[in-house]
Amino acid sequence: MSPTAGKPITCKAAVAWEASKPLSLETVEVAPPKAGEVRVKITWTGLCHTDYYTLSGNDPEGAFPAILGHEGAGIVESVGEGVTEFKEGQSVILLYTAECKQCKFCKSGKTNLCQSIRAYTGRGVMPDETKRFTCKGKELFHFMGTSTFSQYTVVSQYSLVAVDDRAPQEKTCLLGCGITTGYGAATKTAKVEEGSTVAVFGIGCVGLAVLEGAVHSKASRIIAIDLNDEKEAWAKKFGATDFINPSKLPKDKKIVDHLVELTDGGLDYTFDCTGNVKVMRDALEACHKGWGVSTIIGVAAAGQEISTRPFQLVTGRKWQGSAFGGVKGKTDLPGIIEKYMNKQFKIDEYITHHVKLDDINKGFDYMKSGDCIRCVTDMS
Ligand SMILES: NC(=O)C1=CN([C@@H]2O[C@H](COP(=O)(O)OP(=O)(O)OC[C@H]3O[C@@H](n4cnc5c(N)ncnc54)[C@H](OP(=O)(O)O)[C@@H]3O)[C@@H](O)[C@H]2O)C=CC1
Ligand SMILES: N[C@@H](CCC(=O)N[C@@H](CSC=O)C(=O)NCC(=O)O)C(=O)O
Ligand SMILES: [Zn+2]
Ligand SMILES: [Zn+2]
Repeated sequence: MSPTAGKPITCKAAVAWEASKPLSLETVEVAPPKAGEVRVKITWTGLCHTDYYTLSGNDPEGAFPAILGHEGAGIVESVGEGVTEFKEGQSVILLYTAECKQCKFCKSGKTNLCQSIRAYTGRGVMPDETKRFTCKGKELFHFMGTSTFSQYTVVSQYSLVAVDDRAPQEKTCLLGCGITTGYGAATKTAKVEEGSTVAVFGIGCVGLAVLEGAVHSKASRIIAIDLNDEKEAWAKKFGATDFINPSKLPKDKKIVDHLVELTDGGLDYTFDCTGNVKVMRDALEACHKGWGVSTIIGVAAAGQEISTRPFQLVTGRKWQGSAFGGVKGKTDLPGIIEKYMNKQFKIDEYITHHVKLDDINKGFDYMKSGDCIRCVTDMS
C-alpha cells in the first residue's frame, strides 16, 4: 500500500485564483479519496484551448478559485472505499467525459455523455458536494472532474481509465481531450464515409485530429480552412488535400460560395473547430443540399448563439455537435492506445512545445501563439 494512502498529500499545483489572471504556482493540500474516488499522481498534462476559455472568464460553469486542466495522464496513488476497478500504480488517463456504464445515458447506446456525475463536475465539486483541494486555508474548486494542473488530484472512479503502462504518458495525456475529440468527431459522431468530401474549419489540435479521422475514413477530398497560412503545411502533413485561407479570397468571394463551387454543390461533412459562431454558420451552409452534415466541436463563449435560415435545414443539411468526439473513455481509449502503439495513430506529431509545471503560464502563451499545436506540461 502506498505510504501516503489515507493521508493528505502536500504538492505543487497551478491555481486559478480568479478569471483572466495568470495561474499561480502554489503549495496545495490534496485530501485522500473518499468512497468511489481515486487519487492520481499526474505526470503529464496537455494545455487545451478550453482551459484558456474557462480561465478567461467566458465559461458559465467557470468557478474560482480552482485547479484547471483536463488533458492529463498519471499513476494511481490510492483508491477510496469500494473502488475495485483501479489499484495503486496503474497508468491512467483522466476523463472529463465520465463513463459509469450504468446511467440511462451510458446504457442508451446513443451517446457518450454519461450523466452520473456531470452535475457535480460542472459545479467544481466531488459527488458528495465537497472539495479535496485546499490552499492557504481556502478550498479550491475542481474542474471538469479532473483538475490536472496539480501534481495530485482526486477524481471519481468514473473519470479515469486504466491503460497500457508501456504507453508514454508524455504523449498519451493528449488522448484526454484534443486528439480524441477531433478523431472521434470524424469517425464516431459524423461517421465520415469512404469517398466523401470533408471540410475542417480551424486547424489547431482538434482540427488536425479531424483530418486524421477523415484520412482513416478514406475521405476523397479533405479541405482544411484556417486564417493562418502557416497551418497549410500542418494540414497537408495530416492528410488535407486542399488548404484555404478565407482572408486571402478575392473581396467579392465568400468562403461558403467558394467551397460550394469547389465541391459541386457543397461538402458531405464539415466540422467547426474554432468556437466562432460565424464560422459555425459557414460550416453548415457549405454543406451539400439534401445530405450534408455539419458537426460543431468548438466551444463558444457564454452569450454566443448560432443562427442560420431554417431553410438550410429544411433543405436537408443537418447540424449536430460532438463532445469528446462521441468517444466513451473506458470503452474506447484502450483501443486507441493500442493503435498508437502499433503506429497506426498519431500522437507525437501534435506536440510542438514542452514546459515544466513552474512555467505553465509560458505554456498558455505558447497556446495562444499561432505556431503551437499542443504544449505538454511535465508535472514532476
Ligand atoms: N467539443 C469538445 O469536446 C471539445 C471542444 N474543444 C474546442 O475546440 C476548439 C478548438 O480547440 P483547439 O484545436 O485546442 O484550439 P486552437 O486554438 O489550437 O485551434 C483553433 C484554430 O482555429 C483557427 N481559427 C480561428 N478563427 C478562425 C476562423 N474565423 N476561420 C478559420 N480558422 C480560424 C485558429 O487560428 P489562429 O491560430 O490564427 O488563432 C486555430 O488554428 C476550441 O473552441 C476548444 O475549446 C476542444 C476540445 C474538446
Ligand atoms: N462549461 C462549458 C462547457 C463547454 C463544452 O462544451 N465543453 C465540451 C468539452 S471542451 C473540452 O475541451 C464538452 O464536452 N461538453 C459536454 C459537457 O457535458 O460539458 C460551457 O458551459 O460553455
Ligand atoms: Zn480540452
Ligand atoms: Zn453513465
